Amino acid sequence: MTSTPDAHRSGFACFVGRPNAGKSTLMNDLVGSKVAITSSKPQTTRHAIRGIVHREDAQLIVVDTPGLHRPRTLLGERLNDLVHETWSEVDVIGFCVPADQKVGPGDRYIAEQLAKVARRTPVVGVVTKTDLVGKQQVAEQLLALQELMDFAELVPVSAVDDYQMNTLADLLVSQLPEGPQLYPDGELTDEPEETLVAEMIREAALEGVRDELPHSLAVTIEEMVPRDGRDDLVDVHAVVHVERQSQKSIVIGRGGERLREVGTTARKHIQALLGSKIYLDLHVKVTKDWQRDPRQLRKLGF
Ligand SMILES: Nc1nc2c(ncn2[C@@H]2O[C@H](COP(=O)(O)OP(=O)(O)OP(=O)(O)O)[C@@H](O)[C@H]2O)c(=O)[nH]1
Repeated sequence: MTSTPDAHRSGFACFVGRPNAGKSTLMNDLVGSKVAITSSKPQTTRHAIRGIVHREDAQLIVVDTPGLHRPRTLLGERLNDLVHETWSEVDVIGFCVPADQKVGPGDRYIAEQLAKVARRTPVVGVVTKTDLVGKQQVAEQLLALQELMDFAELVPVSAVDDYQMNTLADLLVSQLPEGPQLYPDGELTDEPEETLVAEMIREAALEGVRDELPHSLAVTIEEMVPRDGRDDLVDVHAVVHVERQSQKSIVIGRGGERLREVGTTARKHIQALLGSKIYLDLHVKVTKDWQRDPRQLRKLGF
């Protein structure tokens, strides 16, 4: 098939990289809306949340995969399955390595997995967070990246400085097949609202909590319905699941103060997402070993 220079392109992209590489931030920046969750803690992104970049010449659907890691629990295995599934379905993969950290075993592990699972998917090497280092170090990082695997393209970017974000979008788009728009204009995500709402609560609950809580926290939406007789108010009933009583106390805080803050923060974000006022009812529940129990995992959406 011959390719017309001005043809419309459409397809899927995802970002891979070790935890904290800046994948979620990149995706948010590309799609211009907060649909994935960023946090200063590693491995907070659990769902394959899609954002859509609409352009005159292309539609790029970005799938955000969880950080790949060597599985230690059932949850870890499920997450990795999800990652591999995503890799073989997309048209292009962005492999993120932060500029301020040496290329290491974590990156090599991902490169090996990519070579195994997605040999035919083009990979764009992305050096992220270039604002944190000097030019020389960016150049060295690009060279180090080149040693990792065969990249279709290499590009340094900074989401914080908005440096080369358009170039990155161009490079990803150039790898897409010709095709029509797949989603209507203005639609930023096809993730169910409830999943996004749950993620926003999870993000708020994680904020400022030290130690290993990220893996011990899940959120379910029990009910999300418009208030009777009102078209401007939605009632949201949600449960924050933790694994131990001690974690429950951390999330709730002294006199319930922390949970109130979590509620306030989450409510603000959810209202922005849904475009209506919400009443948020939050409960914290100890769901023992939810990470290891297949039934609980299913219930919590994994
Ligand atoms: N200075 C700087 N920091 C960044 C940039 N992009 C992301 N960060 C920070 O790096 C941290 C991790 O970013 P995320 O986008 O959550 O990283 P991730 O790769 O999605 O992480 P996981 O979900 O754990 O896999 C956050 O604290 C971001 O604010 C950047 O361009 N410059």
